[in-house]
Amino acid sequence: MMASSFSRRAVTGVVLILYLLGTWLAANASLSLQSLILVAGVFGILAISLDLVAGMLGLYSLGQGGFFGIGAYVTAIAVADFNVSPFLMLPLAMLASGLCGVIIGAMSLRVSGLYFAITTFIFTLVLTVMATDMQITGGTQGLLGPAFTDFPAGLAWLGAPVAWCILLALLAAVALVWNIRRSPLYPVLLAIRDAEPFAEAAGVQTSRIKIGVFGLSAALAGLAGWLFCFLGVVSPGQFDWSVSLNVLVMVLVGGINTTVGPLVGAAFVSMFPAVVAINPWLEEVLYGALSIIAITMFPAGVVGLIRLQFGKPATVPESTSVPAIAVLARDEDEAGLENAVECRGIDFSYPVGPKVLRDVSVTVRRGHIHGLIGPNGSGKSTLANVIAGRLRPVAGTVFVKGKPVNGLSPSGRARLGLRRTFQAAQLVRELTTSQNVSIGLYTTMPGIVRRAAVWPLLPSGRRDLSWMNSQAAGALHAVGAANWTGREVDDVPHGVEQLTQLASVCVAGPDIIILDEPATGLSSGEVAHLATILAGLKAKGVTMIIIEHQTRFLLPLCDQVTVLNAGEVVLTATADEVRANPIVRQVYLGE
Ligand SMILES: Nc1ncnc2c1ncn2[C@@H]1O[C@H](COP(=O)(O)OP(=O)(O)OP(=O)(O)O)[C@@H](O)[C@H]1O
Repeated sequence: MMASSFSRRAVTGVVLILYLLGTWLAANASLSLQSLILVAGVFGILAISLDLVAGMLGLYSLGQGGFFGIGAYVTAIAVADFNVSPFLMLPLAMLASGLCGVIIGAMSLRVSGLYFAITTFIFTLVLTVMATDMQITGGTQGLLGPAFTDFPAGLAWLGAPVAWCILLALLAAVALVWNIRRSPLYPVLLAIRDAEPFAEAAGVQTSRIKIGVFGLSAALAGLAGWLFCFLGVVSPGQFDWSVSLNVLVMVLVGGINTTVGPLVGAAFVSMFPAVVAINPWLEEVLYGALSIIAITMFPAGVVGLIRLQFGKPATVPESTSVPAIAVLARDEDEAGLENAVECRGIDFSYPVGPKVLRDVSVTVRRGHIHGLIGPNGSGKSTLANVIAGRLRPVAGTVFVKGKPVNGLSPSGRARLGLRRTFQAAQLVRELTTSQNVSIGLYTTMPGIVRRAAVWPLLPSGRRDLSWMNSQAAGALHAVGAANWTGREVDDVPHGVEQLTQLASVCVAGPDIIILDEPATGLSSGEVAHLATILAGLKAKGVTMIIIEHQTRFLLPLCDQVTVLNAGEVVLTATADEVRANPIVRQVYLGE
């Protein structure tokens, strides 16, 4: 372990030395070669800024050209018209772009996919029109960017200072995303991208994180703009919508959601015309054809292709110690609390269709296992979603631990100690089972977002990550999925997905768990093991609401059972009373 960490540090050291040597060579290269490298470096930062949101959050922003332009114009105008120091403009340019990112993000993140792309595209379009028409921006002619300060005479051997500035900024941007990828925030971001309900149910405030990361991405684009203005003229054509599209091509060609991919893509796109050096029309055709071939034939990009050749990426190191699953200590003022969850007079209907829940009242006693059964379509999952906060009732109130929670989001309810699993497992398929389970620890680990940018550099970060890995391994062990700890979810059977969901819930030590059809896809042996796990959780005082069609598995576990039919409560009683009830036998058991 120590040897491997030493060799990792040695490799990082060698790479850093080679990078600095490369920077020195670039800073002393001929002007034409240097400008080629520096433009590629600036676009590398821009591509990284896009990959941060597109790769990790699935938000395909076409606003990067606009944020890039804001960084460049703000700097060029402040230096030329107001005589501000260009270096003071570095944080200001990043702040200006970042703030615009936060505003655009807060406005447009309500929509996703195509609508998000179009909104950010329009933002870039409007900025380009403004830059073209306004006097202060120099119209179509643009503005001459400021000159970069020279090194003192004694340091002249270092070469062009602007080259050092751009290439060190690129290194910092790479380090930022590298660190984020090695922090516990990374699985959380992928969960927001691929399984948002899962992330919310783990207590993640997904909208805030999306807006924050989008703001960071915009600030990075602003940094690229600040650097770009030292390379010559700042004019509207350099920041228009085609720039945003080209940056997307860079990310896709190089490899989306990879650290090095955006750099490879940026080098390819920005150096292509100079390297090919043919008639411009042919060059455009060739560039377009190559890009289309690369994106369609190798959707994972150049880096993805290399990974395929040389094996899968490294998975999270497994822990050798297997701790028991923690259960949250109960608050003293909860000691007298009788009911864990209470639904009073809940009505619910989806935007289209009739009422799905009608005047549903259910009380779940603290420490009980409460079964929820009923025929298909009777409203069980809908009720689970209402309790967990994914759906808002049109009438009635939900209480969790005695508190009315109608206004509380799923993540807010998770923070109250209410966790849940989903009927169709919500997991990040490209991550390992243990990485998925560690997402469940989000609320128990302080500062995941704040520390992410420097996580691997912090001794506390390394310690916390190893603790999280060992907790995740322990939870997988406890649910009987220890053999699948390091496997990607894509490679595990459906039953193990169910167990992974359960582990991600248990790992947080919840007070209340809602399980939506947890036995689906499990073998009979696994179902028996599941019953033991649930009985064990109950013995620790955890309250559970279990939706399940396999009554032979469910009823022996339950203290109380509620039977739903066509959105109405038929009966709430003990398992024996439910079994004996003639109406239940008729509506549910079909007798
Ligand atoms: N997103 C939706 N939009 C519109 N109607 C929906 C939606 N989800 C569920 N329904 C409808 O609401 C009703 C209750 O569905 P729900 O999934 O809650 O039932 P269920 O008891 O959990 O069923 P099952 O046991 O099959 O999972 C059904 O008629 C279903 O078609």
